[in-house]
Amino acid sequence: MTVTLYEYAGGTDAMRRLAQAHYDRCVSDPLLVQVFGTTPRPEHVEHLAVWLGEVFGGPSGYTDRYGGHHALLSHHAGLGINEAQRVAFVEAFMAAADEAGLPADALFRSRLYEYVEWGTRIAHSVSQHPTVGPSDDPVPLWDWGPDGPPSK
Ligand code: HEM
Repeated sequence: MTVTLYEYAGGTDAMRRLAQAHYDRCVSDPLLVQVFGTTPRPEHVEHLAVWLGEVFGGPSGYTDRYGGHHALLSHHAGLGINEAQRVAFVEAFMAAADEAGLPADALFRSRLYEYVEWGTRIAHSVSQHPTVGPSDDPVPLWDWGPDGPPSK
């Protein structure tokens, strides 16, 4: 069976390291702090780690425990994220991948980058409206894309 992005990254521990390194930047970067505030919300790291794990093919914890895709979208409603903040989020995410020691090969990093570009555009879009409309869409799943996983 093909290894998932989640397994390739290093599983739950890797998702936690990535989420922690990313969130540390969100509450200290001058642009991101405008939306995140300076007072950390401790559960953010665990929720982000669980979300990323599910998206990248790991356990379905965000669907099972935290309300699934609709809940994630709702967390971003009304935030009024601007383009500079969206780009800062992407840059912080990729820098966090380095800090967390995730695999550095080009294919893995390009899939990570494509995901965060795509996901932040959705967050940016829903953040311009006070509420999110009803939806049963599942948590999106992200895989290796047409090239498949790197050969060993
Ligand atoms: C791939 C894109 C993104 C993902 C996967 C993501 C993920 C998350 C998660 C998991 C949460 C916590 C939800 C919960 O408690 O269950 C959250 C909340 C939040 N996100 Fe995002 N997010 C993304 C994009 C953005 C962007 C671009 C911004 C702003 C620049 C942003 C700002 C926030 C804020 C302010 C909160 C609420 C405060 C908090 O939980 O600490 N997010 N996001």
